[in-house]
Amino acid sequence: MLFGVAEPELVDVVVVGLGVGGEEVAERLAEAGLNVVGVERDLVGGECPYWGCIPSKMMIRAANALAEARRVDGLAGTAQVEPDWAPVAKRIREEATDTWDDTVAAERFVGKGGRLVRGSGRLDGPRRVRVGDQVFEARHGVVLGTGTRPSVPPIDGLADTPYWTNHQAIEVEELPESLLVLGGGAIGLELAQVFVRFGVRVTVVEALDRVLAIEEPEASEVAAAALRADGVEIHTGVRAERVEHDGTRFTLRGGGAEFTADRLLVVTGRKAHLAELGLDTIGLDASLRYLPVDDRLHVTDHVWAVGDITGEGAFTHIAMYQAGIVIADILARARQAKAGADASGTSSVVGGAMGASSSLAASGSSGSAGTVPRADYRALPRVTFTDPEIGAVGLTEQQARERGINVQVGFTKLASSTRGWIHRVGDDGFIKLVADADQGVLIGATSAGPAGGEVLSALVVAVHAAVPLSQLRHMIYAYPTFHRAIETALRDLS
Ligand SMILES: Cc1cc2nc3c(=O)[nH]c(=O)nc-3n(C[C@H](O)[C@H](O)[C@H](O)COP(=O)(O)OP(=O)(O)OC[C@H]3O[C@@H](n4cnc5c(N)ncnc54)[C@H](O)[C@@H]3O)c2cc1C
Ligand SMILES: NC(=O)c1ccc[n+]([C@@H]2O[C@H](COP(=O)([O-])OP(=O)(O)OC[C@H]3O[C@@H](n4cnc5c(N)ncnc54)[C@H](O)[C@@H]3O)[C@@H](O)[C@H]2O)c1
Repeated sequence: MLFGVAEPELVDVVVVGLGVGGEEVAERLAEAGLNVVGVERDLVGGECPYWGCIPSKMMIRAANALAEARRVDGLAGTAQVEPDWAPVAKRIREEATDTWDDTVAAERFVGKGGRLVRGSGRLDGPRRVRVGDQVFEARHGVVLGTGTRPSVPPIDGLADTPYWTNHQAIEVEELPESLLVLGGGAIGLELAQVFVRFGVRVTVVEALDRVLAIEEPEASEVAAAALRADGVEIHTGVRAERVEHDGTRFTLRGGGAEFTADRLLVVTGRKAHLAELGLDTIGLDASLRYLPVDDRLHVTDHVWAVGDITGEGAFTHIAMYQAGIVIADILARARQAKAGADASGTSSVVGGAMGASSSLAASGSSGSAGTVPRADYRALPRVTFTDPEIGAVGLTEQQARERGINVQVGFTKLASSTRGWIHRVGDDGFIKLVADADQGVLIGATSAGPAGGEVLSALVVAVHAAVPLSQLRHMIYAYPTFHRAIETALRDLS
């Protein structure tokens, strides 16, 4: 300590935010022998395991089991279904989240050699991070993975009400009788369908003229029809103007209509909070919506970003994909630094990380900048886990046309395929293909259906590897699968 100012502690890497992306980077670099400080102010693991992907998919698994049981009638006899939320809440509490306790994840990181610092981290100049009174100087650099929080619209009255975000919806132990869902995107639709299948009266209010508006219009139609068939009321094109809570019930007004329910779930998108990261100390504009990164995830020379804050798609698989690139980049730099220090004979004075760097060099540790390609989002897959699932990859038809591409489109309904016909009840869905006619390859596709997310994998490979249409048309599709509909859609391309 010099005149009350903390001396920075020298480490190899500081990772701020241990969500999906940050945790992966921090764990793998620590495992490789680097001296890594991971800073987390809430739960190690972030949104996905505690309030996102995993518990929501447990809910969906349960809700789909109910829906399948209700389909027994007419197919296989009769079935009576008595929904009960208790086992779902118990599974989320005990299996998914350890009652929102991250001890296991924290110990795993520390067990791999990482150092966990609890608190809010912010940049304090190039390569420096401050957490309360502690300051760390990162020899190789800083990785930011601070994710997003719910974006709550400035609707008159809303802030004063006890509305839910995804956190309360995931933690719920007793279901309400009725639920208003503001926002008909991925979270809104997935949770609306879960709750309606457990007997909650659900109303979705969406500002745009269709739900799931970032996907193909046909996907919006299939998803809306499926939710309506389950009993969800959907109102599109409604801008919420005012929200009130009278101590018991919510009232939402907008577009000349009024909606009431016991609970209000606000799922109108997510927002990165860059202002709190000290970006000004490295000469960056903190008023940006997302952190701009290059294809190695560099924000500046010694600062990387991963996950939702990069604005490249708010998905766990994007955060993990980006983490792989950052890990390779940092390990390559660490090896270079080690080689430079060895050559100049200074390795003995570089500090505590040298032992680690030595083991890096000796083990030829996993990943190097030379072997991991740069980030490429052309074949970005996403799946909305409604029933039917809406899987999509690459560009939609409209996005492709807006880019001036010579577009061909192929479409087929699953119900008209052999497997769809066999499946009967619950066979809603389709395959839609978007091709670049000049290049003769697929550049986008949607696979909606009972296994839409799984069928998608073939289409992701086709887009990612730019497999020529002539090859896709002349390969063998197993009979009678859902994915065989891809062959039919290929024949429809025009
Ligand atoms: C309900 C729901 C369902 C979802 N379902 C899916 C799905 O099925 N599939 C899918 O791919 N994606 C899904 N997602 C999205 C997925 O959860 C996110 O894309 C993913 O969690 C992003 O990871 P991340 O590492 O960027 O950030 P996060 O997971 O948001 O983690 C960021 C971490 O940083 C910490 N932090 C923030 N600021 C600081 C600071 N200054 N100092 C220290 N720590 C800080 C936070 O506490 C948090 O732990 C879902 C999201 C939600 C909300
Ligand atoms: N299965 C998955 O992979 C999955 C599941 C859930 C969430 N996620 C990720 O989480 C992110 C956030 O999900 P989300 O559903 O909150 O966001 P979203 O952006 O997907 O949808 C938000 C919806 O709210 C609407 N909206 C915005 N303001 C409104 C207003 N004032 N009134 C009415 N409607 C309004 C938007 O038009 C949009 O349709 C998604 O982008 C997605 O990447 C992924």
